[in-house]
Amino acid sequence: MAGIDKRITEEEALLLHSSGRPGKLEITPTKPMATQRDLSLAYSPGVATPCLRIHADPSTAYDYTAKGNIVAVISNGTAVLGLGDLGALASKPVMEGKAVLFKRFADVDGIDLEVDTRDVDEFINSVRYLGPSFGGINLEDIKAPDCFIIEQRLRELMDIPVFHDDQHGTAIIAAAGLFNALEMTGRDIKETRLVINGAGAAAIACAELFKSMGIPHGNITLCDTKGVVWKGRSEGMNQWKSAHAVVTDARTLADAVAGSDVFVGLSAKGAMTPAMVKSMAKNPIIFALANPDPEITPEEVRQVRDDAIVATGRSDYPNQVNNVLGFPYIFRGALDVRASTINDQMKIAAARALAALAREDVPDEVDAAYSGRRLRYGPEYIIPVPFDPRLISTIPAAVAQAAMDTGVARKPIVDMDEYRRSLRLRLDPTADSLQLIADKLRSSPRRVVFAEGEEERSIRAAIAYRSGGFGHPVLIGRENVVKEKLASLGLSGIEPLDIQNAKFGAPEIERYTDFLYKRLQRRGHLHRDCQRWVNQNRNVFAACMVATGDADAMVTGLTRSFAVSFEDIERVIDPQPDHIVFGLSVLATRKRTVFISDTTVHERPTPEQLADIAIQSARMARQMGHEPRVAFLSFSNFGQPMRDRAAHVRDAVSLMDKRKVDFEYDGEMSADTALDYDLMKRLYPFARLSGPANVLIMPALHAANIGAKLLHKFGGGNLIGPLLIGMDKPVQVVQMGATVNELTTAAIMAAHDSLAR
Ligand SMILES: NC(=O)C1=CN([C@@H]2O[C@H](COP(=O)(O)OP(=O)(O)OC[C@H]3O[C@@H](n4cnc5c(N)ncnc54)[C@H](OP(=O)(O)O)[C@@H]3O)[C@@H](O)[C@H]2O)C=CC1
Ligand SMILES: CC(=O)C(=O)O
Ligand SMILES: [Mg+2]
Repeated sequence: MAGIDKRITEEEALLLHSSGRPGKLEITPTKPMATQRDLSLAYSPGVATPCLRIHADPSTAYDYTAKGNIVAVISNGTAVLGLGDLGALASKPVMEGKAVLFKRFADVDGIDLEVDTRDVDEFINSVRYLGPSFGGINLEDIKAPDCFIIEQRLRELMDIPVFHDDQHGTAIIAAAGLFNALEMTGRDIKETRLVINGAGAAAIACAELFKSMGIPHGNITLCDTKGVVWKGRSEGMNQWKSAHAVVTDARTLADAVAGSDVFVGLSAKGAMTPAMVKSMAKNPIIFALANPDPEITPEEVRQVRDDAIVATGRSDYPNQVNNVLGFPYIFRGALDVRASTINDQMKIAAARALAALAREDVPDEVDAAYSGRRLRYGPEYIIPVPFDPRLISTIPAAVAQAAMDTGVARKPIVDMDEYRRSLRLRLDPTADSLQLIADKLRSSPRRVVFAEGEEERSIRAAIAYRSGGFGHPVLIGRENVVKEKLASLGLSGIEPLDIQNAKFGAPEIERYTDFLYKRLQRRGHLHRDCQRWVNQNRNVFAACMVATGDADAMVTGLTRSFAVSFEDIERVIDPQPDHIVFGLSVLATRKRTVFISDTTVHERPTPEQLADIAIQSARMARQMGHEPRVAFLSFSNFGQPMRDRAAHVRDAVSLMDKRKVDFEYDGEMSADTALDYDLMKRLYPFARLSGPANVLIMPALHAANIGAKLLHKFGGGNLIGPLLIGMDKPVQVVQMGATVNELTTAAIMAAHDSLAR
């Protein structure tokens, strides 16, 4: 089976849990707690005011406390994964894990609570009085049938969403995977025969959701430790099993599975045998979801059949059907509309949104998180993977919308597009910077040439560009090669532009050659040199398209170094008159965005060049929605210590004084002064910036390059660029290792540049 990761060892797992601060979780404050004043505001006496406000109006607890973003993960440890009743304490690693997943995937603050009782009433009473503390309750790993009673009673008693993850989280993800697997194998949901092994929390909830999706009651057979749950059976039954009992002669799992289309395991390790797999219908669908070890491994299935679609609950096999894809996002959506409950419509909306997302092209950042395995809708990719960054904007929005449609949202969302943007921003700090640009571009789409059109990354970026509504992408490359790649990627709808193809033709080549010859004839180049470049060099061809107005912008750089690509482009396009060409890196973190230049071109810019770079960087910052505050950086602050190289930067600031610009700038100053506004005001009260600098003009290329990379590596966040600034036509050159996402961003930036001219 493709792409299976190296298995982890028990030692590795123990080391992870014990290393550093033991466990996986810590709590950090969100407000400054550095001075006496901070303490007065956040604690006594300041804290009294919000207390009194909440007393007067309980709904303001969502405004003055963290309640609205905290979900308690609560268990008594009676069904820890598929390991059975390990008790409350031993369930803590799983509950801490769920809390971490809440934070990592949906920016929900999860807190684990292990309740040491097996008594249903005691458990309910322990939880019901905790309601004021949390925005929601995620019940976890509580055995059936207790979990049904507990969830039902708590839902009645509490005014916040109560959701048993093993039931509904699992059912939602299994339903999403099942939608797609049925579609892939051409099955009609009404005709599908399905066996669920297990008749506990997860199994009963799956049976219920599958039936509400359209699988007839009689087509689902449940099995448990006593065999088939048949109508009339009395041993080991309860009311929840009885509701799903069917009339059948089958008595064992083997009987039930023979000839069936789908097996869903929510029971225990090894419950399914290869012989049973053999007995299933053609193209069987096998979800072996017991954790940590499935009912049957994908390898065991492969040994007896090669036509099966197999999923497990584990991260180290393809098709991970696991509730991690659900609970973080479902609660995110529910919390954001202050839903009073999580109802069936919200669950079905989540399942449908997940299924639909799996059918879309996968960004290659996601592939990279999975050892470079190429994830593409098909038998080994029926459901999105947990590290897909699109989940955060897709699933909560679908859940929130369903909550609003069904009247359980106490704080409906007014602007859904804005909500999606805010969701993206929770995990991707660049979303904000790019949103403004993306919106402008969508209302005025542009034609962008991807010079390296035969590259898979270019093809996928072109598709992403088009489907983002940014305009028409042009892929330069041999027609048959591009078409074959499009087909192998399961994509279509873009006609490649084949330079050599007679259909495309002589007139353009002639026109571009004439254009280039006019430019270069007095720079020592012959007509035939120009013809060869246009015919054979895709960067030159693409640049000619842009230069002559046949396209609005171009991107390149995947296959050649910056210097080589840039040399090609310079043959065709000059710097903008009175402009300097340089590289601008944009680093966006959750707290701030900074623009750093020049990160690519000038090794030691002169004071004049530094001033030019500052002016153009500030303009770019403004275009991206940031009011520029420019700092000219050095190792010294306003003349101390005074050395030659610092004087060089001071000269740039003096030049700026003469240029009468319409933005704030100052310097020379050190990086800490520039970024720490309190420090700047305390030590240099005369400094002219009205806040921390957000445009950093570096004294030299090595400082710029090193600084940008250090900030990125230590500070986290996302790096856009370096963007090529100052060419007479919109061009972007990405770095050779650029991802599809980076190339798409470069295309968007280039296209936006053409709007701004
Ligand atoms: N992939 C995922 O996202 C998830 C996977 N799971 C997995 O599903 C399994 C069940 O969890 P959960 O529903 O919470 O637990 P429960 O304790 O509520 O239910 C367990 C059920 O499995 C049945 N069972 C146990 N062993 C066997 C066996 N050998 N053959 C047939 N039936 C068996 C039990 O039968 P009986 O009623 O006779 O005791 C019971 O009905 C676990 O392995 C868990 O890891 C759960 C949630 C999410
Ligand atoms: C994934 C999960 O919640 C379980 O196996 O119990
Ligand atoms: Mg669980």
